[in-house]
Amino acid sequence: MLLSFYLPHTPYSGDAALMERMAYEFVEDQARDCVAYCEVRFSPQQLLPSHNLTPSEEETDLNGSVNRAKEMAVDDVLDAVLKGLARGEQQFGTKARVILCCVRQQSEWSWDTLRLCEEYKERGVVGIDLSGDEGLGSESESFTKSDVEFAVFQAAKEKGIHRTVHACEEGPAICVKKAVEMFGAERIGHGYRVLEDEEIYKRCQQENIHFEVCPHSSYLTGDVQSLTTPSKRHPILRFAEDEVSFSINSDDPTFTHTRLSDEYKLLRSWGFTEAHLTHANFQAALHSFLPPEEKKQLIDQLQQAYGCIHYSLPPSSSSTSPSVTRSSTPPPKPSVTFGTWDERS
Ligand SMILES: O=c1[nH]cnc2c1ncn2[C@@H]1O[C@H](CO)[C@@H](O)[C@H]1O
Repeated sequence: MLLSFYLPHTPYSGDAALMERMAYEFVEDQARDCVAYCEVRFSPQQLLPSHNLTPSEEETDLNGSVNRAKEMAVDDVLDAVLKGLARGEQQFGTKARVILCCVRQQSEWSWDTLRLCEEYKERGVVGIDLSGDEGLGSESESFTKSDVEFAVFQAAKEKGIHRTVHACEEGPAICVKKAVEMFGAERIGHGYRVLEDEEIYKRCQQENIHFEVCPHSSYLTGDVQSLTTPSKRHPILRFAEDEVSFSINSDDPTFTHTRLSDEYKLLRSWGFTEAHLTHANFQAALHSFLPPEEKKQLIDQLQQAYGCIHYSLPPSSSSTSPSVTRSSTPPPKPSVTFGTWDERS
């Protein structure tokens, strides 16, 4: 239900009409896949033509040639995407909101990304993300304290902007600890390697941290073991067994070539039941970055669609706290103990 999709880059840079259409058709695709609500994430700066100019194009520009595309501002990118998503929602009924990505290797964009989150809140920007290569320095706890992103995420928290951080996709478990403790992450993008540190994993469970799992993507990037490695289990199986809060996402569909239904198919082949998928969808909704009233509507919509399940938000649910409770009638409990990748695939 909740998808952390990424808008693809370069081919659209500089062309507002194409970006609008791409966003619109993205919603159409989600509606066809019966998605009720999705959160789209991307870095608007990466869609700027200046970010995507080839050296020869830059030269042309320096020589004084008119490059209309280069005149586009980051606000124009966001405006085009938001218009397309809104038109798609109106046409197809799938609600789409935006998370804006800071990119670890592009710190110079991060403050402006925060500005956009604030300024476009009313038009559907619901959160901020930290993406990019976890790489260098991820082992050291002091490293990120000097990062621009650290200050940006502190400010985001103070301003009540929802926060998610890519961590433990490839980096060690300490990355999740840093994401939660230092960056105030409410959700973790991927998070697979958190399982390497039981203490950190337990903390995440206690603090009701939500994991945005992207099954196909994790396999394609090689960040989890290949399907043919004996005795290896995808972390999502452990998350499911432990009833950790997680959602099922497709990551970048231009890269994975998957829709949500393809992700479901893969998970079913590993032993996921309808109860597991349902559970994940309710968790996705409960941890969505929608304002409380809209979140309640989404949960009501899911309850209607699924029939008999009763989830409720805690009475004190605030825009910055993702904590959740379930009402006295819980959903069917997933009760499968999963096997290895090999047994299931
Ligand atoms: O799974 C991921 N892990 C880390 N970074 C990612 C992932 N998917 C996309 N991006 C990065 O997020 C930015 C905005 O889309 C891009 O820089 C992209 O490379």
